[in-house]
Amino acid sequence: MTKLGYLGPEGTYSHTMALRYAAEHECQPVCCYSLSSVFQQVDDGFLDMGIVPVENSTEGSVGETLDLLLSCEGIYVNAELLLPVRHHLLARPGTVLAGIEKVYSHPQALAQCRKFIAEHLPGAQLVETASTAAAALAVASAPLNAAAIGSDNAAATYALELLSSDIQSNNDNVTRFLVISRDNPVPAVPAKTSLALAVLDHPGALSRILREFSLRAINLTRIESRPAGSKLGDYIFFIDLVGRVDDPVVAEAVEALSNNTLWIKFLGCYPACEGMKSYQQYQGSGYSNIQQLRGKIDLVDDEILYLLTMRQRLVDRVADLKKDTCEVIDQTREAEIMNRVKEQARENNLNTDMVVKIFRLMLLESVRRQKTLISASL
Ligand SMILES: C=C(O[C@@H]1C=C(C(=O)O)C=C[C@H]1O)C(=O)O
Repeated sequence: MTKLGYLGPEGTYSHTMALRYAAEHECQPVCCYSLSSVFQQVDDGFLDMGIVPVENSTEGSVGETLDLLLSCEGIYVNAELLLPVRHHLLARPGTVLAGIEKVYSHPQALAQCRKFIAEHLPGAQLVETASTAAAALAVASAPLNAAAIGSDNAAATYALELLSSDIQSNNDNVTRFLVISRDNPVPAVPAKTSLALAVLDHPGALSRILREFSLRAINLTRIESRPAGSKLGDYIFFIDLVGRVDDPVVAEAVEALSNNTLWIKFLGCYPACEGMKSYQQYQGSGYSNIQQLRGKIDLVDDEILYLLTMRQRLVDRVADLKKDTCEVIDQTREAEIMNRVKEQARENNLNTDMVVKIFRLMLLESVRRQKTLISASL
């Protein structure tokens, strides 16, 4: 039978997720004692798959999972799963709320139940444990003044009672899990693709990367930075996008990223989970019909207009600096600009006459605008 590793001990939310997944996919959950052990055992072939938490809607990313996805070669994301997090106050039968002096749990669970603790257990000592299951295990053999915060699965595993149910501050609290394995069959649409990349260290590099996606109407569902682990200020970006890796538009965007990246790592292509917002918005991309193409032309036009606005703002600031001299036209600078754009037009196979006309018009307008601004300020 297919073996599915999860972060134990039994009774963790990862265990709950693994049980749900196993029930639908006929596989056997296997308890592992660290996230790196889940990855290692999948890599070694001892496990066929692993189920690992990657982010929580309240607390953010699980950095260790991201680091392992990056460092393990040949392991890919094959599915994403969402688990609504329901925290309960667990205690041995006979415990009463008023008698609780210690509350055990994982730091994230303690943080997610801050309001309940402040209201109902203000004097209790908070004891951090490695997992919510470890907290339940500790409470199972503790005196009747202790309680744990964890799942109903942990309560069942360690014969504890639910003293209070649904004690999380935020009822929309959801954890996203990834299923990892050694192969990555491209799924049927709708799908998502995950990448990690290192951005080149020059101004505008990240914005150019994001532009490659926006120009092609590719929806990014997540972008997350992690320290590269080398020097302070070096970051790796994790990007999830809506689209299949073999979609020509996605492939073209990824190809275009190489001008602004040191390296790109493909982390997996997997079915988009139905609970994710982006799923409903996925229209399919492509260049195959006139509507799709015109939609993309509209996006490029928006970008041109945005850039014209940015240019005009800069020209206005130059006008400010020219107030004293009143010399608006700078022929040398204009010649430099024209030479540069003519060269780039040639490199990009654009009609140089057209580019020259557009830029002449722009420079003419800059000068007119600057003159108006300067005379208005006098
Ligand atoms: C903006 C300036 O003023 C004028 C307008 C220019 C432009 O639009 O790029 C360039 C040179 C000047 O003739 C400038 O001096 O830089």
